[in-house]
Amino acid sequence: MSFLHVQDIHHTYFTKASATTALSDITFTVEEGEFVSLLGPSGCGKTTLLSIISSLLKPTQGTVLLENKPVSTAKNQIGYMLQQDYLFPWKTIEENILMGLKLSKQLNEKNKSAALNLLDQIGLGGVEKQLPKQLSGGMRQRVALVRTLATEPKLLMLDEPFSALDYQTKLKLEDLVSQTLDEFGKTAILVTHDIGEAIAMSDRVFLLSPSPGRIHKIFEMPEELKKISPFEARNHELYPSIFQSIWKELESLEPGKE
Ligand SMILES: Nc1ncnc2c1ncn2[C@@H]1O[C@H](COP(=O)(O)OP(=O)(O)OP(=O)(O)O)[C@@H](O)[C@H]1O
Repeated sequence: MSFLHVQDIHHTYFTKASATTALSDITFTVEEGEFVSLLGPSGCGKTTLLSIISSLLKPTQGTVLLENKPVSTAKNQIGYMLQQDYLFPWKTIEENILMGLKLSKQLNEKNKSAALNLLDQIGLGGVEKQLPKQLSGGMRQRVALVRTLATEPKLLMLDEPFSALDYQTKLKLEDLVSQTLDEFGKTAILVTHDIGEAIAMSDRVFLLSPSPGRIHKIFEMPEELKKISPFEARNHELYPSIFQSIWKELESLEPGKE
């Protein structure tokens, strides 16, 4: 049995005026330690799918199993990194990274020191007593990563976590997140609009087609790219041709092109 099993998901949003089928026929599995990206045109249902996988939204039809159990029973095993860092502005960095542990009543000396060690490891040792406003956007996203990993989630949902950052910071953070998730053997699902980011960070890229969202194609990344950092992957000789084939498929999904 796979680590994550998404089975026959359909989802329709009902409003008083209309019904919008956002997703149809979505079935796939993800193995433990795998990094998967969801890519596709705006409105194809990426966020809806992420919300269903994390059990924030109940699908109209279908099931999501995490380690063979309904994901609704495993909500506290899912961590998030979002476009905004959502750090509490009045709390220090240390209080912010320990917040999840504190709220779930899991805070102890061991996981506190592990969280502070990780902060140090990713180059932020010494900022513990500072407030988020004293840090740059990239530093705050690194703090958000530590806060997410502190609760030791089994599955990480990354919803465009780099899209608000400047290009250089984004590339550096992609490397850091990738290296940290590898080190901890974490499974992750990334929503992104950036084809390059999807190629560079993922083991597999799922391309979704719109109206309703379906899995149009799955691109398995070559072993050569999986073994290296996202930055190195962007400079690898195989990268341009993979980019071209995903780009071509994306173009074919535009309205009027079949
Ligand atoms: N709460 C809602 N009520 C009604 N329709 C919704 C709701 N949320 C999303 N939709 C519709 O469902 C479809 C999928 O939306 P979703 O936000 O999941 O797509 P997306 O791929 O994440 O989009 P983007 O790339 O623009 O963020 C769209 O047609 C959207 O208008």
